[in-house]
Amino acid sequence: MTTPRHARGAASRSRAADDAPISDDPVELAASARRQRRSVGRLRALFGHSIRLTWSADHRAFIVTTALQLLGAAIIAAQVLIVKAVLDAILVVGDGGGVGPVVLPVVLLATVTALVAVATAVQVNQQRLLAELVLRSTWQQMLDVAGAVGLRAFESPEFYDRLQRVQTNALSRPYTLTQGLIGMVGGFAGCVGLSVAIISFEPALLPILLLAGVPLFFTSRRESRLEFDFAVAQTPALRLRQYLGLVQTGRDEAKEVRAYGLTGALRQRFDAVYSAYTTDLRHHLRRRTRLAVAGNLASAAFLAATLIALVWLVGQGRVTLAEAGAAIVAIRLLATQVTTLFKGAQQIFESGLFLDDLDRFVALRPEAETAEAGAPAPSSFTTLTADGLRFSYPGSATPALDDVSIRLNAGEIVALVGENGSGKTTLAKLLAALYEPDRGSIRWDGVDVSAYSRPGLRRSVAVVFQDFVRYHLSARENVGLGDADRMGDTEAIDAAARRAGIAGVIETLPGGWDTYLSTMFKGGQDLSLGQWQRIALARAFFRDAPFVILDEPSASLDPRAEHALFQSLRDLLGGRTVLFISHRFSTVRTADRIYVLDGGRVTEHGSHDDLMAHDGHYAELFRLQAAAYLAPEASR
Ligand SMILES: Nc1ncnc2c1ncn2[C@@H]1O[C@H](COP(=O)(O)OP(=O)(O)OP(=O)(O)O)[C@@H](O)[C@H]1O
Repeated sequence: MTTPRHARGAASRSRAADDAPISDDPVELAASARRQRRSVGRLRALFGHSIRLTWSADHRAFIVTTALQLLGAAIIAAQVLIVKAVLDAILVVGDGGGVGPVVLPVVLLATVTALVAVATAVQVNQQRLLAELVLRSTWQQMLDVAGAVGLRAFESPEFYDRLQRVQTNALSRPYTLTQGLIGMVGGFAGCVGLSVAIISFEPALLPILLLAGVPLFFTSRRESRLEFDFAVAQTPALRLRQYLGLVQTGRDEAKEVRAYGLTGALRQRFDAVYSAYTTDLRHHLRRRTRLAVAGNLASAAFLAATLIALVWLVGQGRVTLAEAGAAIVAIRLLATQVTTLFKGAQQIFESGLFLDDLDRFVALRPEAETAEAGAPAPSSFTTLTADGLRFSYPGSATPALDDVSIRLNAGEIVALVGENGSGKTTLAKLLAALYEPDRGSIRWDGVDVSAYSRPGLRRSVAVVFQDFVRYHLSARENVGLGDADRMGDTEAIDAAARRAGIAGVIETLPGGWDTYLSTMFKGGQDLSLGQWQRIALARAFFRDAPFVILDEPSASLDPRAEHALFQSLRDLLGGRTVLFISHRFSTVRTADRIYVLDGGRVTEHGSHDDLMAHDGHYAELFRLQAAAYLAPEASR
């Protein structure tokens, strides 16, 4: 799914800096960002990008906010002209004229001042709403991708780093971005309006005034680059810190953390990682402060020069006193507008990483969907075969599966056995269409499943994983999620729960089927591990799939429940094909056929009797376990 490194290198040399290729590597990412940062084109691209993102979040809110911003800018410019009119009138009064001419400009000034206050109040709330809508749209896009990418992406640290950055930034960046965008629009419009007002007094004032923005432009650009590099460099440490925080506050971890007395050790680790971060942050903020101070001082110096020039122009008689007074107001307002404009640009620059990350992340969706596309998958099969499967996890030198071939006939119960790490779960994941093999093929009735849509194929498989999910949702949802489209079929949900032997427990819960299976929620109740396992089985039973994979389905069941499950597996699953993984040979022997995996390869297969007669690895493991159940004298 990611571009090979050599291809990325070649592409980067052939493209302009602004459309440099996508990299997953934080160091490359920082370097390419540095290249991109230097161009004004980058700001233009980011500005366009921000508008698209905000526009797509909500057209109406975007239009209203922008219109309010433009209106605010027009009012500010009008304010300056009215101030001049007021001053002109006051000077007339000073010269002995009546107060009559002052009334209208003063009323106008009071009106526009009130309008500014009203527009600001409406705009603050509107901006907050817009930011929230951008935030929501960002989360929707992010969740769309996280749900669409294949399982392999979750094995990749690069994917995780990016997901983490998008997720972390998604909490704050939409606000910064919206503020930046609106700030830029308002700041720019304000600058234009005030410039027109200033030019109407004396055109020579404008260039000097605009020079005041130059230092701010350079320092804010440098500041945003520093911010970006800092964010990229801190991502891995941030992930570790968040993880360490979660381990210390997680409900699942709480018992082991206490039993092993890990609070101190984990806390120390957390503090060390946090201290390193705060040290880096202090250093980073010192650099930013130095830059900001330098930029503002230089800008203040230019402003002072403008005021001196104004005094000189009054002395020369080129500017009247009223114009000078209004120009001072305009200069003060313009300084604010320039700062808003540059602050907005800086906020957009700082959101550049987030926009880039979001873009690349969202771009994974069509790729993921193309990868998952294909012909409609069949809803059943007569034979399922795997031939010469080879599979390696990303970053792993040794394959988890190598040249694995198995066969399942419809209605059969087939067992996979083997020592820890021999590849059983990996094979199950390949058969469940969660991974694609690096080599070899999986065929349903002779047709390679790579031709089928993978989500479609997954709909024909029901899996109970070894580490199944305990959803902190209602009992009904916990079972119903086995086939979310049929969540309303309460009868079928109840029947699945009965088959898994958990319906009785659910009926005794305080809220019955509506009880949350979690103490995180009011009235919720947790279950025992074995009861949870039955819930996971019920979920698989509820899914109307012809192929069922059970990875250690009875690991937490009591002996009676385990016995009952395997004795009645054929009835429970009504002729569906079952592949189950188990370390308990008492259950394995009930299977029609057994495959033995060792070091990622199938070393033996056949029925229990065949394998015992063969007297190989299976027979050795079987006898080892059986001996543990026999009295010492009997096993002697
Ligand atoms: N997500 C992963 N990333 C990298 N390597 C993995 C991953 N999952 C499993 N492996 C490796 O692949 C090999 C096969 O693992 P697998 O989980 O398939 O074994 P298993 O037979 O199911 O083991 P167990 O009986 O302990 O459940 C092991 O060497 C394991 O370390």
